[in-house]
Amino acid sequence: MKRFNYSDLSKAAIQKLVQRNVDPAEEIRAVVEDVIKNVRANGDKALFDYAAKFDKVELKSLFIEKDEIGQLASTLQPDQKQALQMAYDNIYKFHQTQLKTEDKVETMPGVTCWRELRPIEKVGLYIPGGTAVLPSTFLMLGIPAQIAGCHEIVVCSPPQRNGKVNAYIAYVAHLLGIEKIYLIGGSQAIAAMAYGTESIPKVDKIFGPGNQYVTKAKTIIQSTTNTAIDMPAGPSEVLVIADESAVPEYVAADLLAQAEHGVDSQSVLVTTSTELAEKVQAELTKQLPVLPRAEIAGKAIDNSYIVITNTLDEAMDFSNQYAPEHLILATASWRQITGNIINAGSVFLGNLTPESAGDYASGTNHTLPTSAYARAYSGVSVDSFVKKITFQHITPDGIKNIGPTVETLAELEGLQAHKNAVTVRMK
Ligand SMILES: NC(=O)c1ccc[n+]([C@@H]2O[C@H](COP(=O)([O-])OP(=O)(O)OC[C@H]3O[C@@H](n4cnc5c(N)ncnc54)[C@H](O)[C@@H]3O)[C@@H](O)[C@H]2O)c1
Ligand SMILES: N[C@H](CO)Cc1c[nH]c[nH+]1
Ligand SMILES: [Zn+2]
Repeated sequence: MKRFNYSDLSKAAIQKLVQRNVDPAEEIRAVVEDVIKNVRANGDKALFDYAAKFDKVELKSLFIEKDEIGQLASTLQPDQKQALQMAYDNIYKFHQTQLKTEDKVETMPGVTCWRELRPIEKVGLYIPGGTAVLPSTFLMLGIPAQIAGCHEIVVCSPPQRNGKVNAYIAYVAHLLGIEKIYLIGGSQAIAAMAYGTESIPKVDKIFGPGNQYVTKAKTIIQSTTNTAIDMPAGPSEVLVIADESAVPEYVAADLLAQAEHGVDSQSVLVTTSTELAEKVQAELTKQLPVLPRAEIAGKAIDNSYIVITNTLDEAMDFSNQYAPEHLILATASWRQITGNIINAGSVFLGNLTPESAGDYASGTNHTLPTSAYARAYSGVSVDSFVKKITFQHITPDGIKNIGPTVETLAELEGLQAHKNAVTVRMK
C-alpha cells in the first residue's frame, strides 16, 4: 500500500486522494446507456439476450416462483438456516424501532400540522450476484421493506449458471415471504424495474448495491424516469482510524474484508503510529495470500493507501473529507472522538467490533453510500421505504388567527387568488 504523510499533503493532494470513481469509465457509461435503451425498446427479449451475453445463461424463464424457491431453500444445512434466521432476527429488531409515529404540532391556536408515514407502494430490490452471491443484502433490503409495509416487492438478482437463483437467496426469500424472484442482473435489471417490461413490473423506487454497471444505471434512471433510487451504493470501502493501541492483525483483517469484494473496492488506513502502519503491512502480506479471493483483494489493496497523521484530530479530519462507507475506530479513545465524526455511512467502535458484524448480523443495515456520498446520504433504513406525508387542519378560530398573515404574504407575492382563498373563509 502506498503511504503518505498527512502533513506533506496539500489541499489538492488530499482532494485527489479522497476522490473515488463517481463517474465510471466512458466505456461503462456507454454500455449502460445502450442496455437501458435496448430494455426500454425490446423488454423481455432484451433481458433474455443480456442473460446470455453477460451472465452466460440461456434462460427458459425470467423468474422462479414459490415452489422452486421452496425446493432450493430446503437444501440448506441446519446451521446455515440458523445463521440466516439469527441475522434476520437482529436486523428485524434494529429496524423495527425505526417506524415511529410523530406528534401533532399546534403551530398557533387552531392550526395543527403533522406527518404520517405511508409505505412506498412498489419497490424494486437489486440483490448483487456477480462476483459473490449476497443473501445478506437480500435481508438488508427485504426486512425494512417488509416492516414499512410496501405493497409490491419486486426482486431481481443475476441468474446462476443453472438458470436459477442460489439456494441461500431462495432461503431468504422464504424467510421474507417473497414468492417470485426475477433472474436478471446488472444494468438490465435496473432498466427493467424503472421502465417495466412484459414480465417485470415498473416500480416507484429501486434499492440495492451493485457494481459500476448497476450503480451507473441507477444514477441514469434517477434523472431520466420517475423511478427514485435509494442512493449510489457502489464498490465497498472502509477507512480505519487506528492509534498505537490497535491490533495489527485485526486492522489488516478488516482492510482485507472489504478488499475482497472487488478489484475496485478501497481500504484506507489512517494512523498516528508509523510502527502500527508497518505491522499492518506485514500482516497484510501474511493474511492476503491464503484468501481464496486473494487476486481480487490484492488488486483492491494495491488501489488503497495509508495516511500517517500526527494526531487523531488530523486523522478524523482526513476521514471526514473521505466520507467512508464504513469507518472503524481502532483507538483506545474512541469514546472521546465519535462526536467529531461528520461524514460516514456506518461506524464500528473499538478493537472487538469487526466491520463484518455489520455486514451480516449485528442489526444495522449494510446498504450504504459509497464514493463520498456519505457526505449527504444515509444508509438504507425503514425511512427509505416510506414517504412522510404532511397534514394540516385549521379550525374556525385558527383561520382567524392565521388568515391575515397568509393574506399579507400572498399580497406581497402578487398572488391575488391565493389571498382570496383565505379571504372567502374569513367572512
Ligand atoms: N455499498 C454497499 O452497500 C454494498 C453492499 C454490498 C455489495 N456492494 C458492492 O456491490 C458490488 C457487487 O458487484 P458484482 O459484480 O459482484 O455483482 P452485481 O450483481 O452488481 O453485478 C453483476 C452483473 O453485472 C453485469 N455485468 C458484468 N459484466 C458486465 C459487462 N462487461 N457489461 C455489462 N454488464 C456487465 C452482469 O449483468 C451481471 O449480472 C461489489 O462492488 C460490492 O463491493 C456494495
Ligand atoms: N460490505 C458490503 C457493503 O459494502 C456488504 C456485504 C455483504 N456481504 C458481505 N459484505
Ligand atoms: Zn462486506
